[in-house]
Amino acid sequence: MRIIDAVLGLFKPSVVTTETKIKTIRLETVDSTNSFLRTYTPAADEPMTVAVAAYQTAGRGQGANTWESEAGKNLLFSVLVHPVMLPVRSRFLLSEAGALALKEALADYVKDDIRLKWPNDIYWKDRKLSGTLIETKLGGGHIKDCIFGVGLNVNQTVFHSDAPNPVSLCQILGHEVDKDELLDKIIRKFSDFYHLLEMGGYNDISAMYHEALYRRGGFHRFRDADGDFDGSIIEVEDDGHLILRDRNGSIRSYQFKEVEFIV
Ligand SMILES: Nc1ncnc2c1ncn2[C@@H]1O[C@H](COP(=O)(O)OP(=O)(O)OP(=O)(O)O)[C@@H](O)[C@H]1O
Ligand SMILES: O=C(O)CCCC[C@@H]1SC[C@@H]2NC(=O)N[C@@H]21
Repeated sequence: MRIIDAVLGLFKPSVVTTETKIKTIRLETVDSTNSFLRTYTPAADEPMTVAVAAYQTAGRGQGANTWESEAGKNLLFSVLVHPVMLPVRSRFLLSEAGALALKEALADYVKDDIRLKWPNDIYWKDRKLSGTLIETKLGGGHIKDCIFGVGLNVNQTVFHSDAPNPVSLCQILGHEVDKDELLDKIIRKFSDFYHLLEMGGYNDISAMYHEALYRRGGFHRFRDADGDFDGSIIEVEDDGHLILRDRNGSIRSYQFKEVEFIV
């Protein structure tokens, strides 16, 4: 039994909604699936919208990064949800839930070595299998919209950008993978974890995320604005801060992009 099934089973069956109405929009070519959903207006009874593209002309990564993906080879998709129930200060839980959904779906393909690299990359060993770009829109003190955009390397076997350590499922497994089947599994897991979030399972999600963290336990090399240092991960706070302890015992707290893992 998967962890998410066990955790959902702890909640009363009456509050576990099994089916979410999910609209899927399939696009051949688009600038970016995240940008597409930013201007999309969902129907009133559409809690979750998925936009998936075969090719992006301007796929966006974290910050100024771009995302490399050969046409038709990989999964490029974004999920739009409206998590008004989640306190704004805890919004990183969405990121954790999405990363866990990816990890659980990938477990059907790769048995070991899939970890979640803070904040939300998926790593296989020391290589990057997937990157996520999350964009949220606040309104009236709530998270009105959250776009969870995923680039997952599936069947690409040669990478041409300056990406330092890409890897695809095909490279790991030695054979191609059916992208539609994989997307279906991911969206189902995403929906499960989203329900857990709706039910207030914050501690469970946080615990599962910490358990799955890349470089969890022990000292590892990091780099911040002051240089390289050895650090040990203490925790990731619900607002997304990464808390490290250095060899002197000092606690260091970082927002996205303020610290880098030396891989
Ligand atoms: N298909 C791909 N697979 C893996 N990495 C890719 C791919 N396409 C682009 N990259 C790029 O690889 C680079 C490294 O990714 P990473 O997220 O580690 O960024 P970073 O800004 O160097 O550091 P950080 O770890 O702090 O986020 C980024 O520029 C990322 O956009
Ligand atoms: O830099 C990263 O690691 C994040 C990469 C996110 C790429 C995905 S591809 C689908 C979605 N649309 C985009 O433009 N970006 C995300």
